[in-house]
Amino acid sequence: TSMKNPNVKGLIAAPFTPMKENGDLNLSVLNDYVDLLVKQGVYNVYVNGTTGEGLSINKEERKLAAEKWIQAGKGKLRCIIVQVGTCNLSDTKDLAKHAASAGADVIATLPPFFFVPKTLDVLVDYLAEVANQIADVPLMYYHIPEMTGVNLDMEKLIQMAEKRIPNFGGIKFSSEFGRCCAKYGDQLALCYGKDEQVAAAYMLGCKAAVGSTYNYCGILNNKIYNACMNGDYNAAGKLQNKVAQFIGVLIDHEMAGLDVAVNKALMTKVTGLEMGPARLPLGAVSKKSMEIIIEDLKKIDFF
Ligand SMILES: CC(=O)N[C@@H]([C@@H](O)[C@H](O)[C@H](O)CO)[C@@H](O)CC(=O)C(=O)O
Repeated sequence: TSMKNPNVKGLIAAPFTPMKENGDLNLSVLNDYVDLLVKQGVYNVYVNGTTGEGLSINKEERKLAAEKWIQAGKGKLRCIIVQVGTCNLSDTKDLAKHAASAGADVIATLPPFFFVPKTLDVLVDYLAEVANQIADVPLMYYHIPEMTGVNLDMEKLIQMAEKRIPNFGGIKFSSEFGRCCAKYGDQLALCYGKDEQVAAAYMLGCKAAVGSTYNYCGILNNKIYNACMNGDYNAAGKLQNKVAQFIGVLIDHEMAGLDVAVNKALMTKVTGLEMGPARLPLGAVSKKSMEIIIEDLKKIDFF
């Protein structure tokens, strides 16, 4: 194949970007953050994605966060993926070049999401330009239609990328998955991105998953991963239901989806590592709502 499989396996945490109370980045905690992931058996990260508020921090901050993750992860983490998507090709190329030269193992990008690519042809044109900037570092596509509104066929994207992007490395999915896994599971990193149903993806042949809850529930999620790799889907299903139940509690308190501010507050509560608030428009969670969430989590024995 002409593609470039980064061979990433297991859990990939989508790390939060730690912030001070005033909203400035607080990257001094990243050494401790890396140790905390390693203790849970989580050896890979997906920096500046949705959970990392990559689109809410500015370009300089994104570069700093990427550099610090790469420094802090040296010799401890296995695969550092840096997400560089923006709404304009020039910023995305600049971020991609920066992350690759800083030592990222994989570059991932969202499609532009204001003027969106309407066809696979233009999406592949766009990705080819980004891939061109990073020599032989694998480029991964960040497929998350619920956020971007870009919902093109991923199996066809791979077919086209195979011809035009020699360093195409895979896809991070938050949508249709089975056809891609069946056909390309051995050749690319096809990373699943819905923590509440990831066991089903492992059953389809998925070998790696990106998730926000792997930051603080790595041990439980590694049990699910290992059970699936050993074919023990019964046990995996039971553990998966636990994860789905706790994510359900978090989502019940939000209008739509799992809010990063709530997720950051829970990370702080569970691990003791201070994540701070989220950037506006998410902002901080009130003490009151956090108390209610924690009460509800106690009822299901989360802690
Ligand atoms: C939309 C979203 O934030 N999805 C999360 C999930 O981990 C998600 O928080 C979890 O499945 C709960 O719904 C990850 O896929 C995030 C992710 O890949 C990223 O932060 O870039």
